This record gives sequence, C-alpha cells and structure tokens, in this order.
Amino acid sequence: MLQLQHITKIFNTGKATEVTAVQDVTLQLEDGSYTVLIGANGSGKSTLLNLIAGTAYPDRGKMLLGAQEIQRLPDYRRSQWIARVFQNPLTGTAASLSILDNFRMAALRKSPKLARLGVDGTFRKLVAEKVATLEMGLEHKLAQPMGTLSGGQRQALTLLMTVMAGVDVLLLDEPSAALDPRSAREVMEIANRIIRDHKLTALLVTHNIGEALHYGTRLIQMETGRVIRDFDAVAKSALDHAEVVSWFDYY
Ligand SMILES: Nc1ncnc2c1ncn2[C@@H]1O[C@H](COP(=O)(O)OP(=O)(O)OP(=O)(O)O)[C@@H](O)[C@H]1O
Repeated sequence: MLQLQHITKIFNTGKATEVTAVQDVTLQLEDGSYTVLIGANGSGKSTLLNLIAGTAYPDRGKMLLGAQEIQRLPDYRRSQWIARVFQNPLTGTAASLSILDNFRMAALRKSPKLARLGVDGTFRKLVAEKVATLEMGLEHKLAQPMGTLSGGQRQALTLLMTVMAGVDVLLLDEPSAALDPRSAREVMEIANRIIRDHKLTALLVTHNIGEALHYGTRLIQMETGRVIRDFDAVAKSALDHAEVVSWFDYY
C-alpha cells in the first residue's frame, strides 16, 4: 500500500509568488487499486505525482510504501518500485537505441543481475514474448530504433518495460494526451490490462472525462492542492459524463 499522510508542497516560500501546490493531502492507495486523478489546470496533480515519484520532496508530511518511509528518497532509488509514464511518448525511452536495448536499460535500472541476463539470447526471447502480447507485431522489430516507432507503439512498449522491471506502483501522467483517438484507446487498454494482470497500484492523471469514468477503481478530484472528491468503484460507476464536467463549472 502507498500511503500519503498530510503531504504539503509549497513553491517559492516567502516570496510574492508563493504557492501551495499540494495542501495537506492524505491518501491511501491500496495494492492493486487503480485510482484516477482529475482536476483543473494548476490544481496540483503533477506536483502530487512528482512527490510520489521523488522528483520533488514535500515540505511536510510522510509517505510510506509498505512499511518503508520514502518521502526523502531520491527518484532513482524509488524507481525500483515506482515507474512513471509521461504524456510525451518521447520521454522515458531512448530514441536512438533499439527496442531491445531500451528493455535492457529498463532491466538495468531494476537489477544488475537482469542486465547480465540482457546480453544473452534468453533476454531477447523473453522480451519478444512480452512484446508479442501487445499484438502490434513489434516482436519482429526488436532491432529497430525506438525513435522510428509511432507514439502509441512507444507508449505501449514503455508500459511493458515498467512491468518487466518489476515495479509495484505505476504513475500514468496523461499517457494518452499526445495520441490520436485510436492510439489513445489502444494504449489505455494496454495499460488497463497490464495494471490488472500484474496487480499494480496505479495512479492515472487525465483531463479526459471519458477515460476517467471508464478506467480505474476510484476517482479523485483535486482543487487548489486539496483532494475535494473521492469516489470508490461503486460510487464512480454511478457517475455520468455531464455530472463530472459540472464539477469544473466553477472555473
Ligand atoms: N516548479 C514550480 N515552481 C513554482 N510553482 C510551481 C512549480 N510547479 C508547479 N507550480 C505551481 O503549483 C500549482 C500546481 O501545479 P501542477 O502543475 O501540479 O498542477 P496540475 O494540476 O498538474 O496542472 P495541469 O493540469 O495544468 O498539468 C500551480 O499553481 C503551478 O503554477
């Protein structure tokens, strides 16, 4: 379980531009849960993801992954448990390296043992098998540079790499926002399958209300750094598009 206890993040403390991006947020993300986070621009969603990933540290509060306190651990230490997929398909993978080499790098992040595995045929076979499950035909293109693939293909492979690296928590930061509608749906479906099959604890940030309603087991809304709505799976399933859009009418 990932627990956030009274997490607060303030930027530009003491200056005229001071802003409390995340304010006293307490959340428990159960193992295997899939939480969708929505909120207007500037409501603190990305900052919250940064605080969980470790690219920013909270000013106040505690964060626990299982029994371990992680709020002061740098991102590269947390990356063995926590992965993040960004909006831009170019982020997170090396464009000039082949698909296979990108998988090797992802494995290296997790464990040098896996990287040793990476130099023999077993690893290639394992990657080919996993890539085949995407049903995009990419298992025949493992030597192709990542940069030559479409955005949807890159996002799908990025998701797969995070799982092969054996993480527990997956942060999805508008992963479909830069994709055409068909690729967006494809990537969201792949993410859904991966989260379910690998029992990941997932947190998705999206501005797409359709996605927010269709995916996940919980829906949270942030406003000015605070969690203002929190719906479990049952309450979420009773929501409709118009109602969720109305939550933004204030703006
Ligand atoms: N590095 C920073 N320095 C100063 N202020 C920041 C910084 N990062 C975020 N903020 C401010 O914190 C607040 C929350 O921003 P954040 O990016 O977390 O919102 P968001 O909900 O992710 O927005 P969006 O939907 O536009 O991505 C905003 O007022 C923003 O201007």
